[in-house]
Amino acid sequence: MPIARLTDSECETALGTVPQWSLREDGLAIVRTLKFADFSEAFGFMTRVAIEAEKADHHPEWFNVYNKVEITLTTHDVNGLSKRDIALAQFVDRIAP
Ligand SMILES: C[C@H](O)[C@H](O)[C@H]1CNC2=NC(N)=NC(=O)C2=N1
Repeated sequence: MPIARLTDSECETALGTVPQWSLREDGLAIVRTLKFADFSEAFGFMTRVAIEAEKADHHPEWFNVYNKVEITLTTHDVNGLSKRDIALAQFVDRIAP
């Protein structure tokens, strides 16, 4: 079964499980910014997320400067949000500082 885009109501429910993420203005992605003690901590975190992303074949869009990591999650295949974004967001939240 191909991955499905979340309906508005599924989105609302799913977003309730990841309160630290905000919906991007266009409604097609969720975003969260994290701060770490230093670059080493930030990059270590990114490595853990990268391994999980590769396992799930679902990859983040992100931007890192020193100890800051901005993450955007969206599903390119459906041009919007899917349960894969929520699953990856929940993983990020579990390992976030
Ligand atoms: C071919 C490959 O499975 C796809 O391109 C996967 C890879 N990683 C992906 N990551 C994200 N964020 N969205 C996708 O639709 C997606 N698709």
